[in-house]
Amino acid sequence: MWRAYGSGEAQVLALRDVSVEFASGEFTAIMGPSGSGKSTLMHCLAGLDTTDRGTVSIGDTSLTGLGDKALTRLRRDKIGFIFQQFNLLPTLTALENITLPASIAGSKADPAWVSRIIDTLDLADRLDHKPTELSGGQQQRVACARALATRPEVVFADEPTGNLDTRSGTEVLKFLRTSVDDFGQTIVMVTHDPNAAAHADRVVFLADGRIVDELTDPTADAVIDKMRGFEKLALDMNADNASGQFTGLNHSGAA
Ligand SMILES: Nc1ncnc2c1ncn2[C@@H]1O[C@H](COP(=O)(O)OP(=O)(O)OP(=O)(O)O)[C@@H](O)[C@H]1O
Repeated sequence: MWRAYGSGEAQVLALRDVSVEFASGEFTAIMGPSGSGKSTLMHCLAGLDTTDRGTVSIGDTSLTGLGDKALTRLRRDKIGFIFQQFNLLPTLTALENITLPASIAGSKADPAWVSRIIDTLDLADRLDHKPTELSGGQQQRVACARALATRPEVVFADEPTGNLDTRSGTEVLKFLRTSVDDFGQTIVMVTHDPNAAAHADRVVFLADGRIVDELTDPTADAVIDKMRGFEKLALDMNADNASGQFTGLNHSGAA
C-alpha cells in the first residue's frame, strides 16, 4: 500500500509499497524511528485513514473502497482500539465504558465473557468508579477490557504503555500477551519501547515508509540492536539529503 501527504515538493511519502500480513491469534509489534510511518500504517489498517494505492483486508472483508458509514460499522464490529491516552468517557463508570461499544452496536456484550476479562484484569472492585477516580494503569486496563469486550477480530494498540509507569505498563503488556495465548486474540501494537515489543510474537520494523526488517520471538536486546541500525541509517540518509540540497543551492547560485 502507498500513502502520501501533501503534494508537489512538500509531498511526504508516509508509506511506500508496504505489504504486510498479520496472522490471526498472533501479537505483532510495529516499531521504527519517529516519522517512519507507524501511525499512518496503523490508521490505514484500522480504516481510520485510506491508502492512495493498494488494498487492506481484515479476514475476508476488504476495507478498500468502503464509504464512511460502512467503515464505521466495520470498525465497531471487527476492531478493538487501545490508545496511549486511554480515551475513556469521563462521565461513565468503568463498567459503562467497557460495555459501551457493544451497546452502541445495538447488542449486549456476552456477560460471561465480560466478567472473565474483568477478572483477568483485576478490575472487579473498580467497576463503579469514573475514570478520574482511577489510576493511569487502572484506566488503561479498563480500556483493554473495552477493546476486548466485543470479541473483535483484531485489536490495534497505539503506544498503549506510553503514558504508564513501568509496573502498570508491564501489567497491560502481560494482559495483552494473555489475551493472545488464552483467548486467541489478534493484536497489532505500535510502540517505541523495546521492552514492550519483546512481549510480542513478531516485530515488524518500518524506516522511511518501508518495511525494512522483522524479528520473530524478539528479545528486548535484539530489538534494541535492530533499532540502532535503522536510526543510524536514517541519520546517514539525512546527511546525504542535506549535502544533496547544498549542492543544489550551489548550482542555482552559479546559474
Ligand atoms: N496529516 C499529515 N499531514 C502531513 N504529513 C503527515 C501527516 N501525518 C503524518 N505525516 C508525515 O508522514 C510521515 C509518517 O508519519 P507517522 O506519524 O506515520 O510516523 P510515526 O512513525 O508514527 O512517527 P512517531 O513515532 O513520531 O509517532 C512523517 O514524515 C509525518 O510528518
